[in-house]
Amino acid sequence: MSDDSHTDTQSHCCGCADQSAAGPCGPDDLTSIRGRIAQAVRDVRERTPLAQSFTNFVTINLVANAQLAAGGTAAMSFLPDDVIDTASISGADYINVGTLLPFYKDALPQIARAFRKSGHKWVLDPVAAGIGKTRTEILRSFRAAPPTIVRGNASEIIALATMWGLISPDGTSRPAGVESVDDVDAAVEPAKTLATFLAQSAPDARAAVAVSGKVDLVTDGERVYRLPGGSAMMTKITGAGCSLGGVTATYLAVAEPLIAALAASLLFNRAGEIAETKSDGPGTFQAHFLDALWNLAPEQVAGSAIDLR
Ligand SMILES: Nc1ncnc2c1ncn2[C@@H]1O[C@H](COP(=O)(O)OP(=O)(O)OP(=O)(O)O)[C@@H](O)[C@H]1O
Ligand SMILES: Cc1ncsc1CCO
Ligand SMILES: [Mg+2]
Repeated sequence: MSDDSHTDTQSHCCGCADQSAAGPCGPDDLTSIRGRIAQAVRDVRERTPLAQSFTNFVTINLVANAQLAAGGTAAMSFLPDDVIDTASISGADYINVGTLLPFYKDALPQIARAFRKSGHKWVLDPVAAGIGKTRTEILRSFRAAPPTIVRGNASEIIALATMWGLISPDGTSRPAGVESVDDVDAAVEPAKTLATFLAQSAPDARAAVAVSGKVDLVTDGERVYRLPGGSAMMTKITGAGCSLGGVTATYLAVAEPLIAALAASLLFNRAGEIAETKSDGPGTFQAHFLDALWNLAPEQVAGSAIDLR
């Protein structure tokens, strides 16, 4: 951690040089962000927004259950006309490229183009980015019709930013499978560059990138928020990352991208910690994890440690 970093659980400090100023770096900034995170958690529970998913068939059930446990509603589909029609009643969509079938090569770009045309918000989980011609072709196509939020592990974020030509390959990162082979810190600049690109393409200029790992990282392209916590047991069930993407879409249905990404990551970290203390292994961990998503208070989620630098 650098000297000017600051881990803050409740106070007003945002780690900026000029903390007397109001606005994006002013004393009330983190307090305001926490207030908006708590509001997003409450809004989802009150409004039960639909976030539709086109996601992999390994973890589709956990994605739906996590969205329900967070207070939202789930609908899964793989048919472009179905997905595009349903988007009119879905607050935000979630697309995950974990398991691909040949027809996805046409279906996914078609869906992304329709979302761009209608200005529909969506979250991309670029699972295993960098592996395979078809996956690369699909992920490359999203550059012209980008998501509102990209959520992935460090290796996936680096691979996506590289294939979109936003960063040059540094030779040290290599394509990974569904698990990360890179540290979250290696993805800081790629994540910021990616978020800036997404924001430039967004109708309201707002976007975010969320990188998951031991410490999560969320950025809107300008500021970087590190979120410590969670549980290593989250890597012993399949789909912690996929369900985090799904729940990020649930929050995106009611909140701006930065707040949605922060709220989902903080909720998952706290729920992972609670589940770890109550479980005996992966099976009971998943059950306790869903219970904790359901039971956590908005203030517990919003009051979690946020390290700003
Ligand atoms: N070592 C760890 N300690 C604490 N929390 C972790 C750890 N590793 C991952 N997590 C948490 O697990 C969740 C999923 O992150 P992860 O980086 O494993 O996603 P992923 O690789 O996309 O997962 P998957 O593709 O298997 O669904 C996040 O909430 C993250 O904070
Ligand atoms: C295990 C696995 N394989 C393809 S997608 C997936 C879920 C985690 O990303
Ligand atoms: Mg993943």
